[in-house]
Amino acid sequence: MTAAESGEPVGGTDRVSGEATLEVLLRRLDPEVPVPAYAHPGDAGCDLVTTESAELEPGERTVLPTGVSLALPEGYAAFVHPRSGLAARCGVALVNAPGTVDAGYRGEIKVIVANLDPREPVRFERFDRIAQLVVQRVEKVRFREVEELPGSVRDTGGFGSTGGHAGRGARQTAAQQKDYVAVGADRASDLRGQ
Ligand SMILES: O=c1ccn([C@H]2C[C@H](O)[C@@H](COP(=O)(O)OP(=O)(O)OP(=O)(O)O)O2)c(=O)[nH]1
Repeated sequence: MTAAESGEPVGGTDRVSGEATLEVLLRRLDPEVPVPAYAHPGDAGCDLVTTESAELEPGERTVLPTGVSLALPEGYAAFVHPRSGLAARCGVALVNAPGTVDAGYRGEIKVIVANLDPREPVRFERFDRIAQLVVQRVEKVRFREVEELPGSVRDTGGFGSTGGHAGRGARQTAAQQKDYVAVGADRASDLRGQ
C-alpha cells in the first residue's frame, strides 16, 4: 500500500508549472470523463464536468454527477465552488456553495446546480464544465468551553455592522437589525439537533 493509499499526504511538484502539488487518489466512474485539471498555473480550482445532460427551467435545480470520486488525504477536504462565468452569463448557482467533500467520502462527487435566471432556461451537455473543485487543508478542532471569550476589536458586531450598501440598509445599525429566523422549520429536520 502506498502512502497515499493509506491516507497520508504525499507531496510533489507539477512537471509543467513547477508548483507544489498534493497527490490525491481519483477514480473515474465514467471511463470517458476527463481527469479534473487546472486551467492555468496558480489556479485554485480544477473544473468538474457533468456526465449527464440536463435542462433547467428558471428557478429549477438538479443534482448532476461528475463521474469522479476521490480519496483525499486525512486533514484535507475538497470544496465544490461555482464557476463565475456560468454564474454571470447564465445565472447558474450552486445551492450549497461551497459543497464540502469530506476526506472519508468515496462516493461520486455531485454538484447541486440551480438556475437563478428569472427568464431563460439553461442547458448542460455531457462534459460541460459546471463547477470547480478546491482542495484545502482543514483543521480538526477540539472545542474547549469557557464562560467568557477573550475580547476583540470586532467583538459581537456582524451582519452588516460595518455598514450596509447603497441599495438597502446603508444606515442600519447592528442594534436595529433583527435576528434571522429559519423559515419552513416543519420540513427542516436537517436543521434540528440530534
Ligand atoms: O456539493 C457536494 C457536497 C457534498 N458531496 C458529498 C461529499 C460529502 O462528503 C458528502 C456529504 O456532504 P455533506 O456533509 O455536505 O452532506 P450532509 O447533508 O450533511 O450529509 P451527511 O449526513 O451524509 O454528512 O456528499 C458532494 O458530492 N457534493
